[in-house]
Amino acid sequence: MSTTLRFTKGHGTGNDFVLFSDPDGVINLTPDQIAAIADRHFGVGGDGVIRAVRSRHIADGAAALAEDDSAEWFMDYHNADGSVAEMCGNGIRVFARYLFENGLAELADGDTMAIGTRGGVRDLQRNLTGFQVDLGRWRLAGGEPLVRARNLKVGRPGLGIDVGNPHVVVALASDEELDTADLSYIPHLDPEPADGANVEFVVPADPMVKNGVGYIRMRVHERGSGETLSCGTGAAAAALAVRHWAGAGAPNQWSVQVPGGTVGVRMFPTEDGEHVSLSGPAELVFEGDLSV
Ligand SMILES: N[C@@H](CCC[C@H](N)C(=O)O)C(=O)O
Repeated sequence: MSTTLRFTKGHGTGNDFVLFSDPDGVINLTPDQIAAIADRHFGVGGDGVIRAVRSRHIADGAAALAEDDSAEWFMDYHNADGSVAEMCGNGIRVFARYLFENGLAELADGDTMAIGTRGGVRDLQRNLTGFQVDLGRWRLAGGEPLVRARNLKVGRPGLGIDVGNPHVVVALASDEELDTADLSYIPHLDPEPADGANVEFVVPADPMVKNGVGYIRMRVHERGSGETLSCGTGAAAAALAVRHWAGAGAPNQWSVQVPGGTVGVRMFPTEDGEHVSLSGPAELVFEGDLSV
């Protein structure tokens, strides 16, 4: 028997999502159903599908509530192929706007909202461009795999970075190389990380640093979704990698230009080590009903 699902389509710099709410955790879609919703020809279409569920009604929410008992809502994130992901930096801003616009949560200017994810609890605030999310403590992880994309003539060394989900960042030599890279195939990583990775290709602007802010361009091939117009956690990983390569004196504030727009990344010290935050727009574009 099919049921009707009310959904909202949203995006953050063109990274687009199908969102629906299931406060009591009673709608358990299969990976095939999620992939069908995300299908751009036969479904609504999106880079990911996001279920808004109360943390106390989803198994993974227990860890979120143990970390922060104010994390009432959990972002149950799935990639377009139906696979589960730990975190989504653009998705969580759109998720916050969705909760807010639908009266499911309140967020006054200056307030912080805690949201549960499989990558840990994330704190969000509203700002002038949309929302800012503290992605938490980042770490180098996954080593330096050799990355081969379809039309790059030689493999390039990547840098593994974990910001709640796994990334490998690769520097390309020029804007032309970035613009012409064929990301329609999954980049080959050697060694291949056990859980796969999102792969970011970056080029610094010339000059890279202006008025204490670093500027880079990025394209991404997302695990489970293919090439997307933006990836928030990927932008954070890309800025962290470029700062790492640039060495001492590199800025802690970055502007990352992606095919779908621009997001901001900031690194800042906290009591439990350095955190990285992401800011950018979060738009809701239409609603509809679909049968699942
Ligand atoms: N687009 C997201 C990341 C979504 C999850 C990713 N594909 C993964 O599998 O880790 C973002 O904005 O961060």
